[in-house]
Amino acid sequence: MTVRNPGTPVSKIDRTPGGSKSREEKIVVTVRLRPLNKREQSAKDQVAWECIDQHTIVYKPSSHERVSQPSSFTFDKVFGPASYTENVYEDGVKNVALSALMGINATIFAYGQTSSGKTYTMRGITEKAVYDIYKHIVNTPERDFRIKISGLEIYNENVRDLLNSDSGRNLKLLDDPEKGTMVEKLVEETANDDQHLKSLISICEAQRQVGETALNDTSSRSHQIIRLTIESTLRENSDCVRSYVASLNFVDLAGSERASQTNSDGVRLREGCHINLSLMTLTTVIRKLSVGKRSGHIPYRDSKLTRILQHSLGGNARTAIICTLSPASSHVEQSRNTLFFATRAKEVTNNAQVNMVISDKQLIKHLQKEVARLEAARTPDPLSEKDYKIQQMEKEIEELRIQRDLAQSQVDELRRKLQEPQVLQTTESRSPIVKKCLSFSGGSSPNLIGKEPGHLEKTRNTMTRNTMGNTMRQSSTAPFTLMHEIKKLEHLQEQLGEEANRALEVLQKEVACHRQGNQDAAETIAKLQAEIRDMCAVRPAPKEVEVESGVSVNKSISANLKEEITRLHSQGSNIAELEEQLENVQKSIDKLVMSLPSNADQECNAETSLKSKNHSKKKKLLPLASSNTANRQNFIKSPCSPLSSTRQVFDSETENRAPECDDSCSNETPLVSGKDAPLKSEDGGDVSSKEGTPYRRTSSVNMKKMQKMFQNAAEENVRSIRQYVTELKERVAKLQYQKQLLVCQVLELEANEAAGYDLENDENMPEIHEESPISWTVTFREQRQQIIELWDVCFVSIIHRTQFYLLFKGDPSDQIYLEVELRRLNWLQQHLAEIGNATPAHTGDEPTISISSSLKALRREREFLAKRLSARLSMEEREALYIKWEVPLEGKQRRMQFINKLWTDPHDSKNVQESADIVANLVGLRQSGNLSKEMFELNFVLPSDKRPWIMGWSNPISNLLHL
Ligand SMILES: Nc1ncnc2c1ncn2[C@@H]1O[C@H](COP(=O)(O)OP(=O)(O)OP(=O)(O)O)[C@@H](O)[C@H]1O
Repeated sequence: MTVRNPGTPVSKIDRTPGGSKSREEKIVVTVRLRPLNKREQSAKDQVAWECIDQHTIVYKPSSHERVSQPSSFTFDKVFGPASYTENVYEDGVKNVALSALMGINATIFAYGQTSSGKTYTMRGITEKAVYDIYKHIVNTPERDFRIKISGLEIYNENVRDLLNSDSGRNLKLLDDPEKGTMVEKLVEETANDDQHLKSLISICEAQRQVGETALNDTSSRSHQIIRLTIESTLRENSDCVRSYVASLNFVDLAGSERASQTNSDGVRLREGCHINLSLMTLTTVIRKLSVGKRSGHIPYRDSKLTRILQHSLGGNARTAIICTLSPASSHVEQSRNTLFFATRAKEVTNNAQVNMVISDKQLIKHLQKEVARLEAARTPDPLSEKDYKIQQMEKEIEELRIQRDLAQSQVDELRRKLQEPQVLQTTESRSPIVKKCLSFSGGSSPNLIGKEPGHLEKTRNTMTRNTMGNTMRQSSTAPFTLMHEIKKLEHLQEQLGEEANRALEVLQKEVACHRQGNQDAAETIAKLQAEIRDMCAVRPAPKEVEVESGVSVNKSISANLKEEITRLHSQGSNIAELEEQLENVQKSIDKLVMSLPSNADQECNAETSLKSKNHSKKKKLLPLASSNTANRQNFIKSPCSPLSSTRQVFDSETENRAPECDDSCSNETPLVSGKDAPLKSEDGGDVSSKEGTPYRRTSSVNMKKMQKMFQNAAEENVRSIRQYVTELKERVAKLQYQKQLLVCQVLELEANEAAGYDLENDENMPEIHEESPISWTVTFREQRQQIIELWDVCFVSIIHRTQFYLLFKGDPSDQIYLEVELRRLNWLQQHLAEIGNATPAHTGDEPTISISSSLKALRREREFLAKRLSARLSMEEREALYIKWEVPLEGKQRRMQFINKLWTDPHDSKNVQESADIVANLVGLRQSGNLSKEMFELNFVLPSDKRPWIMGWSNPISNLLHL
């Protein structure tokens, strides 16, 4: 039995109408506000949030506070501090969870800051869902249910099996083209009943990584996913081969946390870094999905969490998210971020469908029945007709053999009698025996006389009739003539036997050939061609980048800038689409390769033989030079392809055409050259070219050659497509590079602007800014916030953060800088997630980057700033800062303590602003000349280079500080 999510092979999914209707549905988002906990109460924390009705939660500012941020949020349901988990389950997630009983995948998430109540809520929800599942099973006796469970946690970006924790293994994620992301070797147990299931769930919970932090004594340090796979089949209806199968995921995420609040260091700090990194990816995925799935690349692959949950985020599942909040005013920023996340999540649309699979066991049963039924009602098909004819012929041969033996015995008898001439004379005049025996007219072999159609039969009948006629006429003549006739008869019989055997052989080969059919390959090729055609449509016409000499003309600067920015946007999505298409083609090719008969060894042989072929031959067979788009229509022609328009490739016109020069051949010559095509058989057999079929008439076709030719053609196709895809991939890479060049051009234009041109007053300002200044302001805020959060999770230099933060304050011309910074940080985040704690190998002089190296660099920078503190500020100024930033005046290492508080909370705008001011002051950024946009020259590094990011921008400030 196979489960669709993740992973039912498409071939097993029921596609019958009504079998798997998909429905679009938004993620169900609920919010749960817990009561103040003891810690918060003893710290005299205030309640900052209130649920004013069943759908709305509002911020309650203190009397002197001025609120600039949104303060009211609406969701599918909100639950106040007095609510029970049962309410959250019944009104918030029950419907989603129980869909799994009907074959719809479902996922329930808990998301929120550390200690906000995720685990508390998820435990209750899981318990209640299990109770309801078994209640449903009891109430549905007509169905047979099977429940399996697996549990995993993602700890420090490693996947661990919670039902097999002894192994201590980090499980690998595998990408299956059909099944999606799979967790390798994850143990799956079958639950015998509800008690057994509950005990397995508690095993998972007990194995999960938990640690103490300043905010939670039992803080979950990993993301936990418990997956139930529920399968059900109708018991009685023996004709029903389909079952419902769905997975139900209970996901208890680790909580986002600020190091400053959890006071974490060492192991906890590292855990926190990983938690924040993966939650950041989850946020990005949700943000991108919330603006529509067509919003370009969704970075599922940037974290293991989003990879594993890909289906639940915008895919084939119903999803409910419970966002948990602390009501305390000390956590207002974190709570607000959770609510922003929840608001985004509300906009994400999933596409759930009923997963019906066909169980192998039931399918076999069903097929056996079908076979029996067909046997009973046996209708003759072409194959059995041939078998029947062969049997008939065999019978006839047998009859002939008997007659021959009879004739032989009579000849012997005659011979014997010839030795007694007198006896013979008497016998001949009296006995009609010989005459009778040799006169086997139609009566003894009715089938032989003209009853069967076809060449073989006709020939044989003619021969038989002649023979019989002669025999009858001469039966009473001299013994010598009789002997001669018998010999002739024997010879003809032999011939007949041989011909029958040959016919049998041909028929068998033909049947084998039909069975082999190569239909899969033909279908795949058809699909490929369609995909490649799509790709051609998607591929943007690359535009040459020319930095005109007339850039100095102010008008053209703006027009150029506008055009290039628009183009950058359009190219971004085109490239993503193209990349996606290429992936599809690559998959199809792999599938096609797999479908080729005895693929591995044949391909190897074909490769070797291809290498040995000369250059011009290669050109002829692979006519896919990147410039040659016209030829793309031809390259899939093969005898197995339905696209070869009833195999025109073999028509007489083509078969007789001599290869022309290389160039023209590359345009005109079909993939299978005249030499390879089976135009003339070696034994000179005729080829039926009238209907354009490559098959010779049955009796003379060279089947072996045909099969070989099929394989060769299919292999050539695959090679051609591969080459073509490789070329397209190269082009995508070039396009990326070109895009980066364009960014350079835009910057150059901006530099010109800085040199005196007033873009803001120009009428030709890019439309996006001019038309919607408000939307740019919103985008700017969002992007900057995202950048600030990414700086934090990627441990970016705080001097860099300061520079960037102070320089780019929302001017429309900042857009490109923000976009580039975001791109870099996203790459860096992905890189850190991939590399984890591993220390990458040094390559030449290049510095390497990992979480630990970044943390080290950040520490050095803070030490440097701590030293600058005494140099730049007086004692009084320093002490004022210590008081404001709550650094004990008597404590040791006050400077370091103070510096360690800077840039520590990306969600606290005050912390960010003040940190930037202080760092700018310490390193003298505000002094004239030290802070200008021109210092942010873009230094493009392709992500594929996997070079360390370090600054990303070529940054003169690092020179300034001699860092
Ligand atoms: N709704 C609630 N009512 C009463 N107590 C609650 C509620 N929610 C949480 N708590 C209590 O708050 C504490 C923290 O809860 P919990 O461990 O579930 O938080 P968490 O979000 O899972 O934290 P972390 O991310 O650190 O694992 C626990 O002691 C729990 O019992």
